[in-house]
Amino acid sequence: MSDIAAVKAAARKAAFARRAEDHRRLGAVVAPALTRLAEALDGAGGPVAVYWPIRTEIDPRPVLKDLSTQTCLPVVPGPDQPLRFRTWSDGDAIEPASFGVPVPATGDWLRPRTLIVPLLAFDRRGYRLGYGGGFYDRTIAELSGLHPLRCIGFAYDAQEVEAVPVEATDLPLDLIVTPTRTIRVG
Ligand SMILES: Nc1nc2c(c(=O)[nH]1)N(C=O)[C@@H](CNc1ccc(C(=O)N[C@@H](CCC(=O)O)C(=O)O)cc1)CN2
Ligand SMILES: Nc1ncnc2c1ncn2[C@@H]1O[C@H](COP(=O)(O)OP(=O)(O)OP(=O)(O)O)[C@@H](O)[C@H]1O
Repeated sequence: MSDIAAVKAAARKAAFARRAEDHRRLGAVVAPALTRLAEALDGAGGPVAVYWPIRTEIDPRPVLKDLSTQTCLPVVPGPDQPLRFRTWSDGDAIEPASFGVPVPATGDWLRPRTLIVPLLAFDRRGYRLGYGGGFYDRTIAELSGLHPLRCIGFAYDAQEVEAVPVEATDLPLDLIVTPTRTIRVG
C-alpha cells in the first residue's frame, strides 16, 4: 500500500468512529441540517442528486420534497468508473446493488448539475474522504467537464478534520452543510 493510501485508511477508521457518535446522538434525519440543505439548494441547477444513506451517513432524502427540479440517485456501473444517476423520487421502486447500496430499479438516466455528496470526513478547504472507491472524484471530474456543477457535502459536525489527506485526483466540494453550519469553500 502506498503511503497516502495507508494515511487515508487510518483517517477513514477514525472518521467512522466520530461519525457514529453524532449519528447515535442526533439520528439520521436531522431537521436543522435539512433546513440548511434546502437553503443551499435554493435556486440550484437541476437535476439534483442525493444519496440513499448507508451505515451512519446523515440522511439527505427528506430535502427532495421541497425541490421542483428532477431528482436522482447514484448507481455504480463498475469499479474505476464514474457514477451514473437514475431519476428517483420518494416512493419510486429501489433494488439492492453493489456495496449494499439500494439504487432505483427503473427510470431515466440523468446528468445532475448539483450533487449532494456523502462522506466520512471533510475539511474547511472542501476536501472529503469517502469509502475509497474514488467514485465521486471521477464523477465530479466527468460532470464538471460537461456543464457547471455544484457539489454540496452533507455531514455531521463531528466529521470535520483539520486536513483531509489528499492526492492529485481529489477535487474539493463547493459547500459543506452540517446541522449547525454552512461552510462555503474558497
Ligand atoms: N450512501 C452512499 N451511496 C453511495 C456512495 C456512498 O459513499 N454512500 N458511493 C460513493 O462512492 C457510491 C457507492 N460506493 C461505495 C463504495 C464502497 C463502499 C464500501 O462499503 N466499501 C467497503 C469496502 C468494500 C470492498 O473493498 O470490498 C468499505 O468501506 O468497507 C460503499 C459504497 C454510490 N452510492
Ligand atoms: N478522476 C480519477 N481518475 C483516476 N483515478 C482516480 C480518480 N479519482 C480517484 N481516483 C483513484 O481512486 C482511488 C480512491 O480514491 P479516493 O481515496 O479519493 O476515494 P474516496 O473519495 O474516499 O471514495 P468515494 O469518492 O468513492 O467516496 C485512488 O487511488 C485515486 O487515485
